[in-house]
Amino acid sequence: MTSGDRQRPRGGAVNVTRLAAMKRDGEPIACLTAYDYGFAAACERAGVDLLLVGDSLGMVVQGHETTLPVTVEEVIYHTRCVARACRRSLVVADMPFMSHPDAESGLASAGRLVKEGGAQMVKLEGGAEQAALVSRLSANGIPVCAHLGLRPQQVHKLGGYRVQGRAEAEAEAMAADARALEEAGADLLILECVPAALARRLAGALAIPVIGIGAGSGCDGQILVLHDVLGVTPQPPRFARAFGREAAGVEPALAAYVEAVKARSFPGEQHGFQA
Ligand SMILES: Nc1nc(=O)c2c([nH]1)NC[C@@H]1CN(c3ccc(C(=O)N[C@@H](CCC(=O)O)C(=O)O)cc3)CN21
Ligand SMILES: CC(C)C(=O)C(=O)O
Ligand SMILES: [Mg+2]
Repeated sequence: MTSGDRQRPRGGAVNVTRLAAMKRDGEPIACLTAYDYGFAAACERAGVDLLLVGDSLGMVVQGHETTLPVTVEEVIYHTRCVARACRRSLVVADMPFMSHPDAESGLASAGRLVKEGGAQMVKLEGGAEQAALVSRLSANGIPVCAHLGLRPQQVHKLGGYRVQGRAEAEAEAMAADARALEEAGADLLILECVPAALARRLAGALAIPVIGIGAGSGCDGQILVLHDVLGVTPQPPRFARAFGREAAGVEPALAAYVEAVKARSFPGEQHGFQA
């Protein structure tokens, strides 16, 4: 039930203040997903700033075709495993599909991810319609990472995993959603699979850091799925780079990813989408 000393803030650790300072100072924020203790520890040693216990675990760990079957209980379990490895990296837990059909149930689910999992922030997919939940979480001391663009929990509504925000009206709606989420108290925003120019514009317009995945080089940081970086995903998304196929081992691969993000040499043109 408890996650022990994981709840205590530590000097030098990444937190929301540090993330805001990194945006202000122009230091790219290097993020990865993690699902277990061993790989989280390797990511931590490689200098990854933020570890997301993504509901992508349904696909890369459990072998499902979508993220939809993942439960709060499962995210708690993986978050506890990851949190035990983290001293410096910020631990973020994904709110799974149907864990927040309304603000009250969302607050309860997020509270469990923090209290039982040891998460320091929760992430949730969605736009302005989630603003009420975001402000409830904020008011209760739970930092929030919002998630716009491709939202894998909408896969059945979208009819597949594809680029979002190419049409002018879609781009404007995304910008309005981003503003609403920031105003509601979101501390961070992930943009997934959006044209590079739109992501660059949003990162410039928002006060909070914007982390991209398939969103070009104009974001304040980058995130990828760990398995894609290690090169163990048979058919990874085009925006991923398999550092593990270029490096001699797991630790050099993770270090190369962090170095490439910090040097802004990843993502390249070939890892992004144009309008
Ligand atoms: N291994 C893995 N990596 C991910 O990044 C990831 C997951 N799983 N599971 C959850 C979601 C699903 N994601 C995906 C999956 C596939 C594409 C994909 O195939 N995209 C096409 C572009 C399609 C288009 O042009 O509109 C591509 O070529 O990459 C994108 C995001 C991102 N997330
Ligand atoms: C790809 C990231 C952003 C995610 O939501 C996940 O891993 O579940
Ligand atoms: Mg997710």
